[in-house]
Amino acid sequence: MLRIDSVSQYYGDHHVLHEVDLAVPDGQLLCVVGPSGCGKSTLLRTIAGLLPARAGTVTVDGTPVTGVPERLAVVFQDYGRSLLPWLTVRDNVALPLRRQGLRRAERRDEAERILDRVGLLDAARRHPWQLSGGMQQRVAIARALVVRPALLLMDEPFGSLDAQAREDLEDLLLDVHRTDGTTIVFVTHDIDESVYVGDRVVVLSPGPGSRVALDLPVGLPPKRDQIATRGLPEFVALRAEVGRAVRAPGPE
Ligand SMILES: Nc1ncnc2c1ncn2[C@@H]1O[C@H](COP(=O)(O)OP(=O)(O)OP(=O)(O)O)[C@@H](O)[C@H]1O
Repeated sequence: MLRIDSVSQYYGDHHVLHEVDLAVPDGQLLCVVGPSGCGKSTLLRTIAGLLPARAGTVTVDGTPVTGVPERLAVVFQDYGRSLLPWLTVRDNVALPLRRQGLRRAERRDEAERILDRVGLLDAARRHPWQLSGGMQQRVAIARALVVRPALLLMDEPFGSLDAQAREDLEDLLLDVHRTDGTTIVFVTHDIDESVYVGDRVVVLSPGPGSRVALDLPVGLPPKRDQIATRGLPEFVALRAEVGRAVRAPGPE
């Protein structure tokens, strides 16, 4: 269980988050949306232990987060810069396993297993710059999954992809979530995407001093389909509710 208890966050005097409370049960896929600049990335950085909370606490399974938690993985939007161009795809994916003391052959086997999972085994010996944006982001996801994360944080991971690649990766993420039961906190600008992939959507109010403005369970059937799910009346109603909350003025 990830718990965010009364977390406030500032950059200098700039008040970004105000007493944010969230409890994320194991295995939940939580989407965080909100207007630009409201503090979504700041919240993720705080959960990742990269930014100490100015007030309040973040705990994972009851242990306060004071640095980067064990078995945490993060995927950012900027896949181009997160992969090392001089390493093959397989070696990029195997990289985080070095810290686990596995031998080179074991690291490569494990990387290939994950690459197969994300549909990129054929690209294992290529270099990231030889791949499309969508494939590069798949590599970044594979690299995050190779450590079998208990908690996966994703910051606008599909934001710069074309529509088809984006939908494919949304479905890959849902497959990983269903199969591995990974707890995922997923930040996105895209209201439709948040309802499509989320078990739950949290909307942050506009800053400064953003709070949780809406906390909405997504009761859609777990098996989602890009065409059928998005056409469901429940989907349309949820999307409208999230959209209204994102556009609502913040507290004065
Ligand atoms: N390192 C920093 N130093 C100072 N201010 C920052 C820093 N990072 C972010 N900010 C400011 O804090 C606020 C929240 O930023 P953050 O990136 O968390 O928002 P966001 O909701 O993720 O934005 P976006 O949707 O545009 O990506 C913004 O006003 C931003 O300008």
